[in-house]
Amino acid sequence: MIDNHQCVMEDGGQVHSNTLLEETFYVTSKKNTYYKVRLTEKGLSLEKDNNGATKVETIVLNDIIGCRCMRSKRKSAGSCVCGPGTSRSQFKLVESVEAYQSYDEFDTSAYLYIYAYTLKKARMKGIKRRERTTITLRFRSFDKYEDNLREASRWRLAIKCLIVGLPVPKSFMSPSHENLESLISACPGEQRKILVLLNPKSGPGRGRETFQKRIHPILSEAERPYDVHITKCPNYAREFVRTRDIYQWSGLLMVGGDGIVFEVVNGLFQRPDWEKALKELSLGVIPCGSGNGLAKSIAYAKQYSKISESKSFHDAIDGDPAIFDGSFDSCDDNEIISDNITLETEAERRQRLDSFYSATSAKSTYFSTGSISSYHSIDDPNNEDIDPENSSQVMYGPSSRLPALTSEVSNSWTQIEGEFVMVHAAYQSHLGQDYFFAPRAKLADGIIWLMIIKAGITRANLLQFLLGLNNGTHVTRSGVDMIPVKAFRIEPEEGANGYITVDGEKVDYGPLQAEIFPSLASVMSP
Ligand SMILES: Nc1ncnc2c1ncn2[C@@H]1O[C@H](COP(=O)(O)OP(=O)(O)OP(=O)(O)O)[C@@H](O)[C@H]1O
Repeated sequence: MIDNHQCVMEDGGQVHSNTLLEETFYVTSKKNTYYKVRLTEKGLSLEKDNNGATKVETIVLNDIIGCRCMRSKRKSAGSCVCGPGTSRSQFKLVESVEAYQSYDEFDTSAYLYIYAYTLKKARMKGIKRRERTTITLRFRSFDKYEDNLREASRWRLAIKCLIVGLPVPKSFMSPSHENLESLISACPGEQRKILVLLNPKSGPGRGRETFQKRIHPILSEAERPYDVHITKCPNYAREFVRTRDIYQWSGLLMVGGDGIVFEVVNGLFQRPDWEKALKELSLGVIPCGSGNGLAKSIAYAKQYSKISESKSFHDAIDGDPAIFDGSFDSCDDNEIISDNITLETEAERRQRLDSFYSATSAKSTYFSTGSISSYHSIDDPNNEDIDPENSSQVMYGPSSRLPALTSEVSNSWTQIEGEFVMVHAAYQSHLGQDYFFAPRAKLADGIIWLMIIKAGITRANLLQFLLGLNNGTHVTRSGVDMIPVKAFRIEPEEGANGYITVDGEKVDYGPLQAEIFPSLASVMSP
């Protein structure tokens, strides 16, 4: 059954636009029930007619990621090939353009799978999530598979054109269009691959597995090819994006924690063409690290409940698809099939992010509490030319507006002198999934939050501070100050002892300054 909640637009409205394609599909298990399916420039409209009562469901174009033509698969040797009466659970499909050897010669239908991830308001207030919806249209009006495939391919071509923002070629849309080959080969799409940089050591070290099991299926539904490069050691990703012709890829997906994002952004800043690179290369992060503060901050800013792709994609992979009920065989007309799998994840959305990094040190970028782990290099013969040890330290990127570290700051700066237990700077709301560092931080607000704990704080308050880190109440503790700044400088007194870490990595104890560059890059995150 189609769950009507799965496809209704938030405003409950219909897709109002010129109809490009229209077809009627029948539900064989239900007498007097059929769907009028329309494709318009805005999306897909499914008008259900049940004994005269109509109901319209719509899937907006922005939620559709791809579609594929399939053919039913031959049963394995020994099993009975029964045409009529084949149960849905036995039903298998193969790609229409491949595996010609294994198709079911008794079923000449062409199946169009349309994949969509629709944003849903969850029952709990303020929480949104994406759900995977698959609409399957069965084309079976013709006796020959090729004719049915031609019909399915016209729909596929039109959907793919709309997804990539190209006009749908009118000549192809005519039912009398005969040339199947030209229809199939005309399907547009981004020719360039996506670059995937995967840190196998991030967090619990399950980046490869997560990518293969959860991300690959989605990229495959969207028919987006990709190149995966496994990082071999620290600074590998940084050196990779600094030295490669990155324009051969259409986007860059970082699979790991905040550290890999830090490396990539800094690697881009080390390119003379950094502005072009940031503009042209879409960046995305698949949170697989231990903290994943950036992804959590984006999710929080968009008021999503959680970022856990492991839970969400798990549901998609292991979920029990609720297939549209009905027999496949007793109807000679086209048929609509829908199976919906609930996916508790969010859209990939490009979010504008600030960036701040030390104006003086090529190593320093932002501050977070990432953990230090021990790492091993992984051999990849294709990337022998990457040498993080001998990387260039020349930093292009945006020009600093700060005075040199050796000069005095102007009088307009506020100076706080004294003994400090801790000074922590970050521009993200979260530094880990359960570390709500700066509750008032917003994406791209151009603010660094300085958390200052001066010496003299009581032990009780310090304990309360630590206990409140996961829900943000730490900022209300007496002795804890949260100061919004555009830039800061830390100057340890001569002879004083202390530690300075950047993203959890210890750096030299000495003067350090940083500033924020608002809205410098965009990144997508689930
Ligand atoms: N193959 C590798 N071996 C060792 N270290 C690596 C390798 N690839 C990348 N690194 C380093 O691992 C560091 C940490 O990675 P990352 O941030 O992805 O994971 P994490 O620390 O678990 O997550 P988070 O930063 O969100 O807490 C990166 O700064 C990077 O320099």
